[in-house]
Amino acid sequence: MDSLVQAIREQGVILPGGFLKVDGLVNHQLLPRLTREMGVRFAQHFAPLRPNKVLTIEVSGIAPAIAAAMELDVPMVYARKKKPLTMKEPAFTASSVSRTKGGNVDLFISSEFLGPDDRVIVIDDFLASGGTLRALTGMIELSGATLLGLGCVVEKEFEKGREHLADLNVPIHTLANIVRMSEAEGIVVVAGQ
Ligand SMILES: O=P(O)(O)OC[C@H]1O[C@H](OP(=O)(O)OP(=O)(O)O)[C@H](O)[C@@H]1O
Ligand SMILES: O=c1[nH]c(=O)c2nc[nH]c2[nH]1
Repeated sequence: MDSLVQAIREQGVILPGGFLKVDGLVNHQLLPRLTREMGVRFAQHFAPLRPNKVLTIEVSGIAPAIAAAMELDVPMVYARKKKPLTMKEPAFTASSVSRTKGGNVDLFISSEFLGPDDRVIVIDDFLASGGTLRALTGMIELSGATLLGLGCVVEKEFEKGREHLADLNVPIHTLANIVRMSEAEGIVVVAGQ
């Protein structure tokens, strides 16, 4: 997605520890036109698989996921990181590591909104190690739903998440790919795959 690649080149900041800051377009401020285009791109890619649900995780996955769900005209469900008292039991749970805040987080999805009739694509903001997507796909498996594909806005190829998730045997589609980044070279970013 050329507009996203361009925005990352203009606004991306390399942080210590191999982190990329894109708060101005993905993780704090959101740009409606850019976000809408993300949704269109995901929808174009995954529509042939006929998903009936988009799944993501709060908080930064919600914007690209709802953009994709609007294009596909299907519901979007987000895994919650704290179980609210409104959540109907049984709930599917998994544990993942918050990359930007540190520590383990428990994830919850109610069986009210995910079950055997669902054909699901998962959308998130970052694909790094793949740990978060692994946790989400574990919950899809628990629910009996069918996983059709995975989509992320930014892939950090050098963290090898795509390889770590290869055993799932589903298409992985990303919109921008960070090949590498360093103070010397800057952010080497190309269109996703
Ligand atoms: O592929 P991984 O190594 O799992 O990294 C990707 C995950 O890391 C971030 O989550 P985080 O909880 O840090 O941030 P958020 O609350 O902004 O979604 C990001 O939103 C992805 O969900
Ligand atoms: O804002 C972010 N920048 C990153 O580099 C990253 N990796 C995983 N999750 C991330 N979030």
